[in-house]
Amino acid sequence: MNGTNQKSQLYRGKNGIYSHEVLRDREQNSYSNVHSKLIRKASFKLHWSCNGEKNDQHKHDIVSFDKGNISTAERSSKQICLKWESPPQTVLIITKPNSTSVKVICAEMVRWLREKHLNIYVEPRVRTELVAESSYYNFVQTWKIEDGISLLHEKVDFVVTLGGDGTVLWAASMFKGPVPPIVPFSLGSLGFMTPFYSEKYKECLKSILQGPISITLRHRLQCHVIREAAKTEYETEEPILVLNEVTIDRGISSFLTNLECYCDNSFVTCVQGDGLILSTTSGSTAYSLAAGGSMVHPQVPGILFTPICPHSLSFRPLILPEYVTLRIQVPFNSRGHAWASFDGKDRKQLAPGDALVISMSIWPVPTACEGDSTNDFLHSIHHGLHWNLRKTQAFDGPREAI
Ligand SMILES: NC(=O)c1ccc[n+]([C@@H]2O[C@H](COP(=O)([O-])OP(=O)(O)OC[C@H]3O[C@@H](n4cnc5c(N)ncnc54)[C@H](O)[C@@H]3O)[C@@H](O)[C@H]2O)c1
Ligand SMILES: Nc1ncnc2c1ncn2[C@@H]1O[C@H](COP(=O)(O)OP(=O)(O)OP(=O)(O)O)[C@@H](O)[C@H]1O
Repeated sequence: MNGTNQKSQLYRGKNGIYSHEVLRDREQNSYSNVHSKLIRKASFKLHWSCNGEKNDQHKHDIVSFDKGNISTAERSSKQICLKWESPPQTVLIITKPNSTSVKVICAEMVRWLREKHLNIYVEPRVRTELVAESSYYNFVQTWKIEDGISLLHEKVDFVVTLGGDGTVLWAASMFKGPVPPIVPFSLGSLGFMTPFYSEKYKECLKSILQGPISITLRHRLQCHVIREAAKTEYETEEPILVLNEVTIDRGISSFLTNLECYCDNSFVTCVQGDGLILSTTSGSTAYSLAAGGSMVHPQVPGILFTPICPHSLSFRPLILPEYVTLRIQVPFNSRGHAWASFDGKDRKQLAPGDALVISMSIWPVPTACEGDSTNDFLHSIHHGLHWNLRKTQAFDGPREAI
């Protein structure tokens, strides 16, 4: 063993990770060994803190610091592909209500999927409509009580949505835990999360049934309403999962909202204005965008913190990392109540002393891509929002002197 190796063995940590490494100065190395000088890199170790406890093993798969060099492993946000190991057998179709074109496509799709020998589930309302049209649809399955929904993820291989973004949000909200892959067909006007054309449903579904499917894994936020009146935290209400955002606003009150915001144990700020949006990156192109937030690729794991009409000249929106827990508190001295809404629905009043605790859910919503995740996102902002659409400058005009 040469001298350098012996030295580096000495500095090797107990678990085989170098706590620091000995480097040889290159210039001096070219002279004699006698003149060579050892330069020692400062020793360090990295820790990951989980719920306040230090944990060396946590996330070693993502960041490594072998030999004193910090490097990151392959990122989780790479394009994800779903490959069926056995053919999918059961599909749930969720449809936007009160639309004739949706009803027509739904009935056609049910017939087509039946020919492919798939089991088909629809919502109770849709089954009633189908059976009223023809007794042929008697084979279509549904559920009778809310409890039936909670077991759906165990039966359903994939979900088809026929509608707009609101229908995708509706489908996602039916699953309080794991969500089967969603194949969203566009039958709305904007369709940010609905890349598939309903006119081409046969080709699309053929390739979905065959796989592999490119997937966008859309993160959701888990929201707990904590009532001042409740004796213990989490005592009263079930957590609510949102795919777009949770909004806390002043509702019908004419007073400014006054919301104290904490991130983990740090005070963030006090929101005085119309309210605050806490958005996923999928929701970054919805209400948060309208309130001045950035557009963020849906695979980026983060939480957008976007004020609504803040009465301040310097309140710019923030994007926080996915691992934080946020607490939005209505202070006891607040002049009015605040209102929370979840993906634009289920408004809940928050009285002074009540709080909302928000963190990233472990149950994302996998949605099938038409191309891939990035391609679909760029297509949506170009075609849905006409992002950066500008006439190209004419060729004729002033030129640089030759
Ligand atoms: N000022 C605003 O822009 C504003 C106000 C209230 C609610 N909203 C959004 O509406 C959503 C509820 O949607 P809905 O369809 O049930 O209600 P809705 O029928 O009122 O439609 C709201 C609009 O937002 C679009 N939208 C929804 N999610 C989107 C997303 N992730 N990216 C881009 N656009 C999206 C829809 O296509 C639709 O055009 C809420 O989650 C909220 O984000 C927006
Ligand atoms: N299966 C469902 N049951 C009840 N309500 C639903 C269902 N699917 C969608 N909705 C509601 O219907 C409304 C309209 O749906 P959606 O947003 O999909 O259609 P749209 O308004 O035509 O589309 P877009 O907003 O993208 O133009 C939304 O508020 C949504 O929550």
